[in-house]
Amino acid sequence: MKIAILGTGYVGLTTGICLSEIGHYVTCIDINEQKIKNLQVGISPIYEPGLDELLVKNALEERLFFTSSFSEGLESAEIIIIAVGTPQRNDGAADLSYLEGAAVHIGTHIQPNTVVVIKSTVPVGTNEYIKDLIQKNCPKEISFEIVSNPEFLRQGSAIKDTMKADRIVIGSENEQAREKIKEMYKPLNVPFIMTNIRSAEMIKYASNAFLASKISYINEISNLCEAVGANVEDVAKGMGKDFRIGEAFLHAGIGYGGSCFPKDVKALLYTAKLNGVNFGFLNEVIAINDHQHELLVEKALKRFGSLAGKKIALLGLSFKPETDDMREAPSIKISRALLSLGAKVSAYDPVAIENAKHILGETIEYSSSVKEAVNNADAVFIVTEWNEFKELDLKSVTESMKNPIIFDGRNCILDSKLRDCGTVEYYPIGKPSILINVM
Ligand SMILES: NC(=O)c1ccc[n+]([C@@H]2O[C@H](COP(=O)([O-])OP(=O)(O)OC[C@H]3O[C@@H](n4cnc5c(N)ncnc54)[C@H](O)[C@@H]3O)[C@@H](O)[C@H]2O)c1
Ligand SMILES: O=c1ccn([C@@H]2O[C@H](COP(=O)(O)OP(=O)(O)O[C@H]3O[C@H](CO)[C@@H](O)[C@H](O)[C@H]3O)[C@@H](O)[C@H]2O)c(=O)[nH]1
Repeated sequence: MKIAILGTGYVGLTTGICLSEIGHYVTCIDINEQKIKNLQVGISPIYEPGLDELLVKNALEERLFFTSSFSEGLESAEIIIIAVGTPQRNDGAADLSYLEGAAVHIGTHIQPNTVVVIKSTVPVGTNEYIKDLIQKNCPKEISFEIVSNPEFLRQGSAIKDTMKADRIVIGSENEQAREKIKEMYKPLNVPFIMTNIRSAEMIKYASNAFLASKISYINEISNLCEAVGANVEDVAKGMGKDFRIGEAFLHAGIGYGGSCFPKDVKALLYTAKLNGVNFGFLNEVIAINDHQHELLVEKALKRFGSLAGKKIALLGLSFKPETDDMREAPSIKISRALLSLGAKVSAYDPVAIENAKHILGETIEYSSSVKEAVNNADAVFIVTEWNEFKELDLKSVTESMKNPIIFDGRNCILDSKLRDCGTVEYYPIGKPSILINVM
C-alpha cells in the first residue's frame, strides 16, 4: 500500500519505519525542513537502539521516503496517517494547532477514497472535528473516511512495541475504512480492538492515566514503606504476582515524566471538567508525582542540613533509559531545585546531554563520563536507570567522591554491589537506607 505519514517525531518516524519494514511504501512528511534533510541522508532526529539501522535499510530498499512537500508526499497516498504533536496548553487541554495545520494541507491535496488515520493522541471528538476541517479545506466536495488509531508505543522500545504490539485499536464508523486499516497492519499479526471513534480516542487517555496512576500508587506505597520500615520492592513483587494486579509499572522512583503521561493525565482531567465530571482522583495522581520529583532533594536536605556549596553529581538526564528525550524529565526540576538551594550540579548522561543543554543551558556542568561527574562530589543522585549506572564500579566511584553518599532515585543499585564497595551511605526509594562504614 502507499501510505503518507504527517510528522516525523517519535511516532511518525517509528511508524513509518515499521510499516515499510512490513512491505508498504511510506512517505513521511514534516514541516521541519531540517529534519527532512537529515532523514534523507539517514540521520534520525531521535535516539533509540537499533533505529538508525532500520531507517537506512528501508530507505535503501526504496520503501521509505522523506519530503517536506505535501503535494509530493500526499499524491497517490491510499492512507494518510497524522502523527503530529498534541502538546499541553497552559490550561491543561491538548493543543490541536498542529493537527489543524495538518488538516489544511490534507484538504488541499487529498485524493478521493483516501482513509485518513489520526494516530496522534487526541481528546474525544477531535477525529470528527478534523474530518470537518479537512472537508472545509478541500477545493471541491470529496469522499474520504477518518479512522482513530491511537498509538501505544514506548520511547526507547518503539520499534519492538509496534512490531509486537499487545493490540491495535481501530475506531471507525465505516466498514470499508476499518477493513483497509486492518489490511495495512495484517502482517504484524496483532489482535485488533474495533470500536467507534469516540471510544478509541478515550482508550488512549484511559490507558495512559491508568499507568500513571499505577506509578503514583506504588510511589505513595513506597513513602509509607519508608515510614514503617517495609521494602517497596518486595511489596511490589508480592502484589504483582497477582495476575489481576500485574508486575508492570510498579517500580517506585522519582515519578513519571516524558512526553506523554504528564500531558495526557492533564488533558483527561480537562476533558472531565469540560463535561462536568469530577475526576478528582487524577489531581491526586498528579500531586503525588509532583512530590516524588522533589524526593531526592528532600532526602539530601535532611542528610546535609544545607546544600549550599555542595557538589551534586546527577547520573542520568533523560526521562527514562534508552532515549535522549528530555521532555518533562525529572532531572530538570531536580537540577533547578538544587541550584536554587545553592548547590553545584555536575551531570552525566550517555545520550541526552545535547537535548538537556537546550533546556538547562549552562546553569549546570555537563560531564563526559561518570568518573568526571562524581569527582570530588558531596553526593550522587541517580536520576535515570541506564544500564551503565547499574553496572558501575561503585568502589572507584565512592573513592573519588568527597563523601561516599548515594541517593538512588530508581533503586537500580544491587545490595550485593553496595556490600563490596567499602564505605558508603546509600539512600534508595521506599526501602531501608544502607550505611556501611569499613573504616
Ligand atoms: N512520543 C511517544 O512515545 C508517543 C507515543 C504514543 C502516542 N504519542 C502521541 O503521538 C503524537 C506525536 O508524538 P511525538 O512524540 O512523535 O511528537 P513530536 O512533537 O516529537 O513530533 C511531531 C512532529 O510533527 C511535525 N509536524 C507538526 N505539524 C506538522 C504538519 N502540519 N505536517 C507535518 N508534520 C508536522 C513536527 O515538526 C514534529 O517533527 C502526540 O499526539 C503524542 O501524544 C506519542
Ligand atoms: O514502573 C514504572 C514505569 C515507568 N515509570 C516512569 O514513567 C514514565 C513513562 O515511562 P514509559 O511508559 O516506559 O515511557 P513512555 O515512552 O512515556 O510511554 C508511555 O507513554 C506513551 C505515549 O502516550 C504510550 O504510548 C506508552 O504506552 C506509555 O507507556 C518514565 O518517566 C518512567 O521512568 C516509573 O516511574 N515506574
